[in-house]
Amino acid sequence: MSAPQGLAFTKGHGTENDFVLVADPDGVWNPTADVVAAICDRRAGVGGDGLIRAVRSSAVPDAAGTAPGAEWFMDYRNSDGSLAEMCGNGVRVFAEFLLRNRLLPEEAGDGRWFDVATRSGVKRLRREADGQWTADLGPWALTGGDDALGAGSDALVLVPGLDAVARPALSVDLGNPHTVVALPDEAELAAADLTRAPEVRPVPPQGTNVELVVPLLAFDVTGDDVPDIGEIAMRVHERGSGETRSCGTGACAAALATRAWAGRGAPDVWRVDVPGGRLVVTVGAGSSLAQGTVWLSGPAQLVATGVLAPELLQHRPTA
Ligand SMILES: N[C@H](CCC[C@H](N)C(=O)O)C(=O)O
Repeated sequence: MSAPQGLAFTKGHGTENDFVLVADPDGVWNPTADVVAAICDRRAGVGGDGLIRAVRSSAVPDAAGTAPGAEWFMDYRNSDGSLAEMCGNGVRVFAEFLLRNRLLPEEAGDGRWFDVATRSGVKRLRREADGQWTADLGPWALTGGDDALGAGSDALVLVPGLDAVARPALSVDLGNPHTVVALPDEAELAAADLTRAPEVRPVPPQGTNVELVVPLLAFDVTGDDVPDIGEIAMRVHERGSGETRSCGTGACAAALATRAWAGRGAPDVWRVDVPGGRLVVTVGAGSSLAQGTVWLSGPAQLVATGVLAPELLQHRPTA
């Protein structure tokens, strides 16, 4: 009797937000939340902040129609097995995975834009000359709109490990939900205890990714006395994964909230320092302080390949 087959995987990361990637072109493998959590377990499994399944859009009912130009669909799952609409670091690693496995036309790696489908719609990607990727993450908005912009916040957050004072926060929609809290300095940023989830009020119905941000610097590079590049430091407690070393959509949310708080004349380019490295957020032309489009640039590295054992693929939670 032949041993049950394992499943080939690749391990990759973008600024140390790490993922287990599996090619499933015909969409025949639909792992349960328990199996995803077992694969992402850092002791009993491969380990990862999430699992990414590459499925041809034609094999994904609700993607085929909405993403005619996108050959591949990114199925993203958090490490607890929950689904998420979007993953900004993950979509860059997904693109690198497709390219390196020759699942994209050769020219996809030469700086031209190409589309991928996600639960948050079609996203465009471009591989830069230095090997980093730029993802056009498309539309964003302050969830509370102009009212939240005017008030400067639409939520309150209790950050574990800091004083027991609820802090004002801005909710930002990147296709997935984010709640951004500004802290006064990097000492407070380091003191936050993100082994526990920050408490958010009102409670977001779909949960939320919480970003703690410290505005650092603003640079005028054109000599017109108007800042062109902003720099912030960030930590994140991700919905469905806990604290991670980086969050791509979270970096966008943190930059967009800081830009909203800075007001008119704020930079449109933001360097975001996360524990796992640096990302660059570029706010799209025509964006207001409350909504618009956004690009995210950063590295995407593939670090290992292997085979997921059948025992892992058939994992059932112990009673
Ligand atoms: N935890 C997120 C999904 C992954 C986001 C993050 N890893 C990124 O790079 O954007 C959520 O449930 O919305």
